[in-house]
Amino acid sequence: MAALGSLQKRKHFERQSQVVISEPPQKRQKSETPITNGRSTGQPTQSRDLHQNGTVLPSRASTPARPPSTNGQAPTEPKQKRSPLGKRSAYALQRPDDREKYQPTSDRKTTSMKEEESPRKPFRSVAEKLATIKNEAASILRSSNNTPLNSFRPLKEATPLRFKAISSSEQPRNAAISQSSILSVDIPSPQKTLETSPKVQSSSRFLQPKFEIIVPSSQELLQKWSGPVPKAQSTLNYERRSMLKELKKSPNIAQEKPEEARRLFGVTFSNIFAPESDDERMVKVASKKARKVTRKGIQLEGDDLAKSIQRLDLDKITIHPAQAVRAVLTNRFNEQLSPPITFANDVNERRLPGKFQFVDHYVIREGVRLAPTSRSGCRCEDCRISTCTCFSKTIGDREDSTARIGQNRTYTRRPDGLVVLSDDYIEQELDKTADHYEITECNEFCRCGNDCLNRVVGKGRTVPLEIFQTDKCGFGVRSSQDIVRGQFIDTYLGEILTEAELCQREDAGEEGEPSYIHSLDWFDYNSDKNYHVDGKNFGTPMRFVNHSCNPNARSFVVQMHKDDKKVYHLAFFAIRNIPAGTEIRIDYSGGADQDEELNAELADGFTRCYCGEKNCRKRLWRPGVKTRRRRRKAD
Ligand SMILES: C[S@@+](CC[C@H](N)C(=O)[O-])C[C@H]1O[C@@H](n2cnc3c(N)ncnc32)[C@H](O)[C@@H]1O
Repeated sequence: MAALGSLQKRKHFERQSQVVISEPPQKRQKSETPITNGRSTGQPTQSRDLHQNGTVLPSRASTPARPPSTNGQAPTEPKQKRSPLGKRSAYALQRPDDREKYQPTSDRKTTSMKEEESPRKPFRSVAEKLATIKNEAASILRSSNNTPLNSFRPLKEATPLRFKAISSSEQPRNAAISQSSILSVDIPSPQKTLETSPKVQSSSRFLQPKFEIIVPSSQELLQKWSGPVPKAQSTLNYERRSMLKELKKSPNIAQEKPEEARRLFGVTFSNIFAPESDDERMVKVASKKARKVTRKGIQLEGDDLAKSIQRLDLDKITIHPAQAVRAVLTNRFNEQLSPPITFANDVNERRLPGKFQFVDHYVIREGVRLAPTSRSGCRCEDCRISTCTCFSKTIGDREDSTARIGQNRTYTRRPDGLVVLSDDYIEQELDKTADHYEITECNEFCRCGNDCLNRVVGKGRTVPLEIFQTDKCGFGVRSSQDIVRGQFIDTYLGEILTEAELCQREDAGEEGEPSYIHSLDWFDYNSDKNYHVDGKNFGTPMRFVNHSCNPNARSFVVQMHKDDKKVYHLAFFAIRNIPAGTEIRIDYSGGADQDEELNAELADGFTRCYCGEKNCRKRLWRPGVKTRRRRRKAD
């Protein structure tokens, strides 16, 4: 049985040792030297001398490489003497001992040098070209005698050849390659493979790698394939998942493998992340000198990227997970530094919640539908309240719009050039008995320019903000600059949720825990189809704004387009001058129930207010009510 086994094995090796040269069909028709089964009928070739591991088996003694035919005819190959060993000889000659015997190193060098020195003449036929290619291949393989399989490199550009070690189990990769002339050399000996290629050794002992010498049909093809072989989508997905797993263990991977990250996710995380680890940053932030740090230096409490990714709840996100991860990574360290956001805690060791991400846009959650944006805008060169259609939209759908047009001016330009909310507009909005109006700003389809008076929120935040630890109310927000009455501070952003999702989250949350919900109920206060903004995990510095019964800021409803009555901006403006360093606070009730139960006894379940103002109502909201609702008109 053992003998039979070895015989079968040998036969198998003999079959494998055949040299296969294939060409595209059209080329083959033209070829004057059809090549079959590794044996050219009229063309001298050394291809049969190629060994799978990069060695060239010498034609008996040191036969020099035959120069290519110059007369356009394939020269006739002198009839080879059949080896006395028959078929077995092919295998026998491939044993290392034989190889050494038949091809001393010095011989190989000589042959190689001779080939290099011989001038190349233009090819006259495909056959001649193939012959030259094969000679070159033989030469290269010979010079790479001891090179492991997986260390072959593409030839220089001038040589229209490329070597690639592939597994014989690989399928032809694509049509482009199959149209090229391919010279394949099967590897007969798994043993040899194991010796020369650790990679192959580790994968499978039945793997039978072979060489393909690819003769590209054009330079373009050569260029296309000079890079790494494109990977299948499934492979990419697998690699992406692996990298995400690695990221879960350590976000530092993102910096350590920037190229890998770019290849898999299209982004180099090292551009986004500070190169130091969270731990290193924590040490820096903890040092006294670094008490006040820029956003880059803010240590995110306890959390790491892994948890951020887990929190993504990938099933519920409608975009591709890779995109979602990318968005989180980008937004987590979003450079909202201009004007800067800083963090300070001189009270205790509390740090920003690690789950929180700064964003500059709403995060739309499942079930939320955005109205399509119309492409309409005003036609003014210089927007004026009496003529601009955007301005008039602010009040245009009200019955008494004409009467109010004068007093309902929203923005005004101060002598110093700063555009602020007009006193009239602020007073009107603070008046509980008056009608309240949203602001409609000019948008990207308006003809007016960036200097337009009616563009404030659309231009973004202009004041620096600092998140800091208050004495009694957790973190709060302040600015290092004076803020004047009517000045825009920032918007409130976060995840937009449906009512159902909000209920789920509130049920899952614990009674008494901080609330970060802002309802978008401006246009229909009583509807149960309104959306809500949850700023808990995603948001702006306004997420940290505390309540005061005597507020110095307030949120106003701002739209850039009139189309969406369910999703709009919640923009915070100063309603009083706020000196630098003073905490910015709003009234969570929107002023609707300011007079209710003033100084009332703190009932069970009421969330206690610690604003410390003289007129403090002693409570933030009723039991079970966590949502800050902003009524259009006081009921
Ligand atoms: C939108 S958050 C404000 C940021 C919060 N201080 C923090 O550290 O994340 C709202 C929560 O802050 C707290 N808070 C805000 N204003 C308060 C006040 N005047 N008195 C007591 N707690 C207040 C309450 O826990 C409330 O649920």
